[in-house]
Amino acid sequence: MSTATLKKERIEQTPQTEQNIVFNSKSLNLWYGETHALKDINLAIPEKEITAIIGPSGCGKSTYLKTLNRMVDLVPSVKTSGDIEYRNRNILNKDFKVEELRTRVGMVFQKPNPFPKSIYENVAYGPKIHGIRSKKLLDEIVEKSLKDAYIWDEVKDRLKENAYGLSGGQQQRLCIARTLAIEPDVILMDEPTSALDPISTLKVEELVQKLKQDYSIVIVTHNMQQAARISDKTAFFLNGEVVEFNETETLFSNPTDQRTEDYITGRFG
Ligand SMILES: Nc1ncnc2c1ncn2[C@@H]1O[C@H](COP(=O)(O)OP(=O)(O)OP(=O)(O)O)[C@@H](O)[C@H]1O
Repeated sequence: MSTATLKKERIEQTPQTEQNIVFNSKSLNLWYGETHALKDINLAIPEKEITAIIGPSGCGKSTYLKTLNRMVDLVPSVKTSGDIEYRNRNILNKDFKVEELRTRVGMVFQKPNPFPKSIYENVAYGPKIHGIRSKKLLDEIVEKSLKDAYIWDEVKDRLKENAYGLSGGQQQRLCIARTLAIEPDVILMDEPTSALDPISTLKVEELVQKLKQDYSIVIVTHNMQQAARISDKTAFFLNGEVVEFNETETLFSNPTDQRTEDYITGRFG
């Protein structure tokens, strides 16, 4: 056997490098009082990809998202079991500092929720809380974040104006800029375009696709076309369970579970 053949064989036998996982949920269960909202969720969210969460109303999509940054802690009746590993550390462990998680995991909500402050202050707020005082550095962060969120050109001459004066679509991109300003590792998005018009929706979708070069993104959406257009992987939730999790293209073109097929073809939900 020639050296070239041996070398080729060795390359072919070399296992592909495993994809890095940011969040790994293992046997995750969540209850709101008596309501069992998440049931035995096993889901690995890959790094620097867009993972879409789809499913009918009340199936646990938002709950799952809010578990990833422990926002569900705010609901007194919540109980969980199982693990969620964030970069190999269990965030459900009581010793895990939630403040640390919040600096690594940003969130964008359904309704744009800028602070009642200037455009500049909305973006500078997070870095200031994290102790950045230098005006020059803050200026740089604000400019970079607004540029990365594709809104700089629209606001650069009105940074001192109140953010409430922006359109809904602009406010949502400002909220994304606010999230980017703290340089998160992961961005969670809960139906970020559902309150926006089609043009703003397209802008946010383009932005999300660009952001995956640098960030890992988990997006909850009711819009299946959106999931199909922008995500790499899709998880279909139903009644608190993950029915199917696969490459988006496969899930939409060749689902393995009848319930997924029924949902994506509009038979329910
Ligand atoms: N704060 C809460 N207290 C009690 N029950 C809750 C709470 N939040 C959600 N639930 C319940 O948990 C289940 C999952 O709700 P969740 O909001 O996660 O679903 P969803 O898939 O995001 O729905 P939608 O698409 O309508 O936003 C539902 O039965 C809901 O009623």
